[in-house]
Amino acid sequence: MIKLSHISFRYKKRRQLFADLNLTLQPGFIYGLLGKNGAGKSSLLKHMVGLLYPDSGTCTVFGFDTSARKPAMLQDMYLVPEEFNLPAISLATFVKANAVFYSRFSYNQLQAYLAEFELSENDKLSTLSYGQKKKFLIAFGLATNARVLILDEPTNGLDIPSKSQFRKIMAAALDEEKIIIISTHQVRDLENLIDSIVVLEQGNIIFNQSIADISERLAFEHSLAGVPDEEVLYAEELQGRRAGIVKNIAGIDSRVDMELLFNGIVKNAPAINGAFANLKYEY
Ligand SMILES: Nc1ncnc2c1ncn2[C@@H]1O[C@H](COP(=O)(O)OP(=O)(O)OP(=O)(O)O)[C@@H](O)[C@H]1O
Repeated sequence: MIKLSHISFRYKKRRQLFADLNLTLQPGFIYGLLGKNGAGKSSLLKHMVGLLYPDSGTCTVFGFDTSARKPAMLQDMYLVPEEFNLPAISLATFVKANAVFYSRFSYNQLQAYLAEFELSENDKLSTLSYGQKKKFLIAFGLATNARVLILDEPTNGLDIPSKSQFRKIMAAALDEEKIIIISTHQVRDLENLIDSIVVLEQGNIIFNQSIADISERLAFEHSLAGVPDEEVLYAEELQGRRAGIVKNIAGIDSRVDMELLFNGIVKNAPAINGAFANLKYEY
């Protein structure tokens, strides 16, 4: 379990980013962390891996205080950052130098992921494209078998076939011990992959619900023609039509439209959250 309790944090000479932030993430789930530019997603992820320390409050991962960065904790987490610098060495040399830090590292799995992403261990990291480097880090991260896998903008730079491979690989990699967190702007890339959505806005968690509850509570309509205004929680113009989010009164699970949902939350979180009013959640 990842538990952030009463986290407050500010970068030097900047205004407060997090103020009394609370969040609990459970094993067995893939979480989508969404938010506009500068909302605080990367900073939150860095707290989870001990690369930033809270000014007050605590962040624990499977009981370890992340700011202590104990080896026993670090071997059980892997972060694929949004930006990275990789040395001018072959994939094989990188693996040899880094796999030793992860007690459950699997070379067989790595080979399979590299084959899936059409990468060769003999390639030099410096000669790979940004997207290929990203795929290598995702493959390496998965092969660590760390219980906490955090991916910051993983689909950035991936072509369309690689994005669907990514979704397939991530879904297959999840087990009941793992917590996978994917932060992205490309909300459509998370469709049919994530179990839960957390939305950050100016350092505050403004939405935190499971996909199962969302599809039970909300319906995503591509035309709101004939829908009474009082039933509409959020509306926008889409290709000349009024599309939007309504309360799911019919009770039939609806397909979650991630883009509409994200837009609705950012524009009017209280209205969207109102549909979950009698559900109890621990943030
Ligand atoms: N090293 C830093 N020093 C000072 N301020 C920072 C630093 N890193 C981030 N910030 C500020 O903290 C806020 C949150 O940034 P963060 O990178 O966490 O957001 P984000 O949601 O990941 O953004 P993006 O989607 O654009 O990557 C922003 O206002 C940013 O300017």
